[in-house]
Amino acid sequence: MEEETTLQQLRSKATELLLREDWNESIKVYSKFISLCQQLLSNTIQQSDLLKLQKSLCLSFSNRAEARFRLRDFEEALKDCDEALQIDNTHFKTLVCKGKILLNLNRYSLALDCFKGVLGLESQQCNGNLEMLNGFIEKCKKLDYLSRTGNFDVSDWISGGFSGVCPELGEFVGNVEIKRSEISGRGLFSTKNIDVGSLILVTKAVATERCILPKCSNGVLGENAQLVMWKNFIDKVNESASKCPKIRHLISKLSIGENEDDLEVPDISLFKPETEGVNFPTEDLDVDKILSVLDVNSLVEEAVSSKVLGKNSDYYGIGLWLLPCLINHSCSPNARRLHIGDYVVVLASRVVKAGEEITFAYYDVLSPFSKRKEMAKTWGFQCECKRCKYEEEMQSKPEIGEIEKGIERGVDVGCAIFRLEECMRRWVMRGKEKGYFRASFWKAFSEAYESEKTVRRWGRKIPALEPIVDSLVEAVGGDERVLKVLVRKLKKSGNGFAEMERAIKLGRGVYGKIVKKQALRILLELGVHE
Ligand SMILES: C[S@@+](CC[C@H](N)C(=O)[O-])C[C@H]1O[C@@H](n2cnc3c(N)ncnc32)[C@H](O)[C@@H]1O
Repeated sequence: MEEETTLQQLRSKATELLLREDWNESIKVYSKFISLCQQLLSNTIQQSDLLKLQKSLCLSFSNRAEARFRLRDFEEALKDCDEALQIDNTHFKTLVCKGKILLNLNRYSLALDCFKGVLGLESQQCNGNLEMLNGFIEKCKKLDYLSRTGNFDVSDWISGGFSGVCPELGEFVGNVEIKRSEISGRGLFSTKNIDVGSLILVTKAVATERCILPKCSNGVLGENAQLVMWKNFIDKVNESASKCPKIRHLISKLSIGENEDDLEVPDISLFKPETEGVNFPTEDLDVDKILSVLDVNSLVEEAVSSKVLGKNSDYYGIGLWLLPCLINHSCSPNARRLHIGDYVVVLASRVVKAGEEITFAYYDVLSPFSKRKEMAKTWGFQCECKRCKYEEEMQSKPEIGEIEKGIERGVDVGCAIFRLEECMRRWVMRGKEKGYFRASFWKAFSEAYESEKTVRRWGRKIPALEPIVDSLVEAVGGDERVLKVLVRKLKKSGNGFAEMERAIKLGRGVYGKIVKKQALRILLELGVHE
């Protein structure tokens, strides 16, 4: 029969393309094969032919699923798996492929059911692949546990000097909700008390783009390289959005930096992995909208965590992580982010009370008000956080401007600190407010504590490092630069138990709850030698 010959040819061609890993072409040929096969099926009466055609159809859906999976078109790949499983719900290859897709969509418990189902088949194929199947089952169990509890530990990776691939993380959304924010538009709020170093959320990027940027002679990072990187990044986001209705829907909910108070408040459940199966409306998302969203919401992989977590210092990465897009900036943040592989981890950098808004820093908060104002401008907003409001009011005091100018001119930093502390005493400032100003003038504090000459010269006329560290943590949470100065001092003076405890506590607010003390020590050491 002519059709049978065509069918035969299409199948051989598709298999050949699949083996050559030409995924796009193999999908095209399998699609032709599938539609011809379906046509023939509707006209076939003989039972033996029917079974043969169904078997071929099942295999081609399965192979097309594999090709789509390789192209990360998970939604369509999943549909193909379900078509194949409707014909044969014990089809080994399809079940394994479906498990892998679900794992990539962070639907760990469903993936686990899938792999367990395969093991239950007790077929020959299954027995020959026991190791692979058990590996997947272990991985699903681990990630499912992580996504339910947020308990993960990167100690071994750190202790091993960041060698090998970075640890696998599971998506996790802690006790948070999305509400209207006093800062701007919507924000993320805690629903329970969160202690220092605890995870708030872990989420995988929609897309990331990374490169090592060449430095030009004037020290500016290569402009061309940045443009290429930005273009690639936009293409990747576009591709992810075109393949996944959930991503498209969530991107459409993000701010473009205008009229934020009119934006709808989405339910937090939309951002959780288990909503993957929900039918999201298919909205139009034009490139202009994507560009505006990326402008406001993409994050640079924080230089410090990229560096500390085993990457090159000239390395530059940009990405879009959906739920963190609902987190506002504050110059007095209570959270910080770490980047591990394609995941962003948001952790509490100080104690967060139930009902408090979760905020992290978009730019350096250990800088004076005037500089922060400039940085907010480049982000396209005027910062509405409590610290900025307070410091704005205090700008009327001429002493503040004088101290700032003095530090810029290079006056003795001990003198600047002495003056600042004296002013704050005179103005009867409260604890947190003092912390705000100490954070603004951190440059002077760090220089003073790092210089034995300054410390000797000013002695008790300037505060000791430890109460300043506590005051800074209260105002801006854990910060690796503060930790570095503290650990250096500890090294010089020999480790007192109380001081070490202070450093470990601060370390938790910077790197999270690194369970093994040895790993935390390695991180502390890394900071010192930088
Ligand atoms: C990533 S979004 C944060 C979530 C946003 N509020 C929303 O409703 O989608 C960034 C935008 O939020 C606003 N924003 C964030 N932090 C702010 C702050 N401290 N002060 C004023 N606006 C802020 C700015 O419009 C900024 O462009």
